[in-house]
Amino acid sequence: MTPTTEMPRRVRLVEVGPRDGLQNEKQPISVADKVRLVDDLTSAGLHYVEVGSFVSPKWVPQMAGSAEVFAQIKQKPGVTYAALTPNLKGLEAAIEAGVSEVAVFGAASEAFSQKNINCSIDESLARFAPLMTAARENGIQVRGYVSCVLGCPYEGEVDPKRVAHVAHELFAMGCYEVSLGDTIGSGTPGKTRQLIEAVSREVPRDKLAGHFHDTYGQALANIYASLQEGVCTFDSSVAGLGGCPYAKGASGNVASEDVLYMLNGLGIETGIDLDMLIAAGQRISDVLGRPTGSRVARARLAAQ
Ligand SMILES: CC(C)(COP(=O)([O-])OP(=O)([O-])OC[C@H]1O[C@@H](n2cnc3c(N)ncnc32)[C@H](O)[C@@H]1OP(=O)([O-])[O-])[C@@H](O)C(=O)NCCC(=O)NCCSC(=O)C[C@@](C)(O)CC(=O)[O-]
Repeated sequence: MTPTTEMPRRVRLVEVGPRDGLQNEKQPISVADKVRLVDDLTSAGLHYVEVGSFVSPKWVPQMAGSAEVFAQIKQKPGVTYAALTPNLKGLEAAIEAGVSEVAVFGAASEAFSQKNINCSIDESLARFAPLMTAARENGIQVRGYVSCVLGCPYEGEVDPKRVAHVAHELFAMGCYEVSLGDTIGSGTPGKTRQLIEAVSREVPRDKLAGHFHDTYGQALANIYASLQEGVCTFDSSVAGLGGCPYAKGASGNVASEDVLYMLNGLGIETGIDLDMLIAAGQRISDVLGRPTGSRVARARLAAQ
């Protein structure tokens, strides 16, 4: 396989720590700690932060306080403060809370779709349609997620053509970008490249993002492979926080600090301050009472 494009000069990092990172935490995390995390991340130079979700509190109790978090963060100009919204009810609550944009989340696996949002893939797409219309009427951009792009916790292997189909549907209904979620972190660089080749037949590469969990330790390698394929937006989570409530054993997203360190090493610009990002990760790790999941942060802190 030969690289299709040159390495990008600039990469956009989508920080999902406050949402994907914290949604699975069993211990209560105060609104103040969530607000502090978001503000720390934007102070470090992140321009896109997924702050929370407007989903059923019965399904994901940790995200129940998302409106309060939005009310208390210091919204800076030029920063996108986003939230997940599975349906029209979620969109209405998100708009009320003052989001900059929202994300809908579908899956390439039927079983995961049922477990995560209680409906089939087709039903989920039908549910997103009125949300897309309402978002457009309110001038809100919508990002799309596809989960289980490189494997499903219930169905195993997932055909890249199925991913391409769902990504196409999301893009066609108006999502400005489609984030490809390796929910269980089982993907490898070769499969990642095959996936991007398949999906890019339906959605342009510059409208794709990579969302890699690090369960099998492949996330950075998969990001590097995606860069070789011309993808230049990646989701990551400070301190490697997270896991999906509907993917048992899935570890956190790739740590933002580790992605940034790699990008800095490649001479790729992001506009993010590594030391401040490490400090943000350390603070939330202290709140959670466990060591950071970022290897770069651990190395830097050990060297101090
Ligand atoms: C989609 C539903 C709501 C369907 O859940 P349902 O039970 O089928 O929905 P329903 O319409 O029958 O409503 C049931 C109850 O939920 C309420 N409800 C309905 N909608 C909302 C809403 N928006 N906000 C607040 N409440 C809501 C509704 O009002 C009702 O309340 P009740 O009458 O029982 O008191 C549910 O399955 C749900 O909330 N799922 C969320 C799951 C989730 O957040 N998962 C984690 C995020 S996805 C992820 O992490 C993967 C990703 C994106 O990171 C990428 C990757 O790594 O793969």
